Amino acid sequence: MAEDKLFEKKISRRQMLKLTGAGAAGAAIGVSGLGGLLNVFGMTAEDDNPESKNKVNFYGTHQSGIITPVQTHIYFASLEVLVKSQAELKELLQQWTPMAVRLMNGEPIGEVSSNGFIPAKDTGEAGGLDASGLTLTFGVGPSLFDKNELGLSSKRPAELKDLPHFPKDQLDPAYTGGDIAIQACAEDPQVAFHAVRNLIRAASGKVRLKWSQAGFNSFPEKNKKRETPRNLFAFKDGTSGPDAASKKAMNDVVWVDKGWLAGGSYMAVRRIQMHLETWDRTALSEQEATFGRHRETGAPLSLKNELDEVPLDQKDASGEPVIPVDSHVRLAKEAKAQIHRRSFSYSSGTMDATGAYDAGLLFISYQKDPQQFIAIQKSFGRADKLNEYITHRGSALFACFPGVQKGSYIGESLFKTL
Ligand SMILES: C=CC1=C(C)c2cc3[nH]c(cc4nc(cc5[nH]c(cc1n2)c(C)c5CCC(=O)O)C(CCC(=O)O)=C4C)c(C)c3C=C
Ligand SMILES: [Fe+2]
Repeated sequence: MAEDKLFEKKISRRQMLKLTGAGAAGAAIGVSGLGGLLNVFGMTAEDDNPESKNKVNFYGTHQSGIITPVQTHIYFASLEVLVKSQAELKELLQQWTPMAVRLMNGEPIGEVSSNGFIPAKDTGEAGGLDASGLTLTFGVGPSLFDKNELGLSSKRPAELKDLPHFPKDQLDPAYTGGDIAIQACAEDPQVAFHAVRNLIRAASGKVRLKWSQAGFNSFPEKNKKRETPRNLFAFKDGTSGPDAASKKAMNDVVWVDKGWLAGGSYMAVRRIQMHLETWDRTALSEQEATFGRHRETGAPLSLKNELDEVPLDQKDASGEPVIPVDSHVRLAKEAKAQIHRRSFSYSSGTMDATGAYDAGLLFISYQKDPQQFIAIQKSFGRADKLNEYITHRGSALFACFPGVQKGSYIGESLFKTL
C-alpha cells in the first residue's frame, strides 16, 4: 500500500499493531504508546461514528458540552495531575483523545477480549447502552500552570486565576480547585460515570481524582418539547441567557478569541448547597420575591409568561419596584454581564455537622472571560436575598480547550505554541 494512501486511511488498533510489527508484543506498547505512534504518523486513531445512536460529535471547532443543549446527567471530575514532565502531560492528552472519541460513539474504550487471565480494557458498565448524548469537555485549572516541572507558566492566560473570595463564601477545599477538569454529561447517569471512570483508570499513576460531583436535570415535556428544568427550590432555572444557537451571541459571550485558548472557553464551577429545610418553611410570596419570578410559570413577578421581559422599572401601587431590589434576577441583570449557564442539581446525602441535606446546585457557566461570572457574583454580593437560602461550598475555574480536529489531540494548541 502506497504510503500516502495509508496515511489517509483510518486504521484499527489491530491493523496498527501489525503494521508496526509489534504483533503480540503490542500489548506492551499500551494505548499510550500507540497514541504516540499514531501522532507521529499524523493519523487519526478514531473517527466519529455516524451510525452511533444518540451521538454528539467529538470533533469540531469547539469542544462538546459547552453549547450542547444541557443533558439530564453530569459526572463532573476535578483531577490532580501527577505526571512530572510536559511530555508526559501531552502524552496523557494524546492517550485520552481516541478514548474520548470512542466513548462519545458509545463504544468501549478498547477491544473486548476473551482472555480470561487479564482484566478487561473497558470496565463494561456502559455495555448495551448507546452513546446517550455523551459529551466530554476537558479543561485545565490555574494550578496546572504553577507546577514548575511542567514548564507551562509562560502559557498561563492572564485570565486564568483562582476565582476571588466572595462575601458569604464558605468553601471546602474538598470541593475546590483542580489541575484538570472532565465534564461528562449524558442522558444516562451510568454512561457519564463510565466515561470518567475509564479515562481516569487508563491514566492510572498520571492523574488522581481530587473531587467529583454527580448531578441531574429533569425536563417536563410539553408538546414533545423539553421545557426549562426546575431546581431543587422548584423554580424554573435556565430561562434567561444568550441564545446558544446564535453564532454571534456565542462569539460575544462564550468563545475566547485570542491565544492558544481561541475557540475554547472559561468554565466557572460552584458547588452551592441549597438549604432545603429553610426554604420549605418559607412562604411562597417570599420565595417568589427572592428570585423576582413566579414559581409556577417562571414568569417575572406581575407577568404571565416565562419568556416575558423582566420589568425592572415597573413600580407597584405603593411605589415599590415590582422586581425587588434584592431579588436574584434583578441583581444578575444589574451586573450588565452575560454568561452561558449549564447547571445541574445535586443530592449527596447529609452534612456531617448538621444533618441537613447536602443538596443544591452544581452551578456551571461558560464565558470568554471569567470577569463576566465575577461581575455577576459581585453584584449578588451580600445583597442577594437568595443568600439566606444558599451557601457556596466549592469553587473552581478551568480553561476549556478549543475543539479537536481529526488527526489532532485534546489541548494540542497549548503545546504547539510552546
Ligand atoms: C454568578 C452567577 C450565578 C450564580 C452563582 C447563580 C446561582 C443560583 N441561581 C439560582 C436560581 C436562579 N437563577 C436565575 C437566574 C439567573 N442566575 C444567574 C447567575 C447566577 N446564579 C443569571 C445570570 C440569571 C439570569 C438573570 C436574567 O438575565 O434574567 C433564576 C431565574 C430563571 C432563569 O433565568 O434561569 C433562578 C431560578 C440558584 C438556585 C442558585 C444557587 C444555588
Ligand atoms: Fe441564578
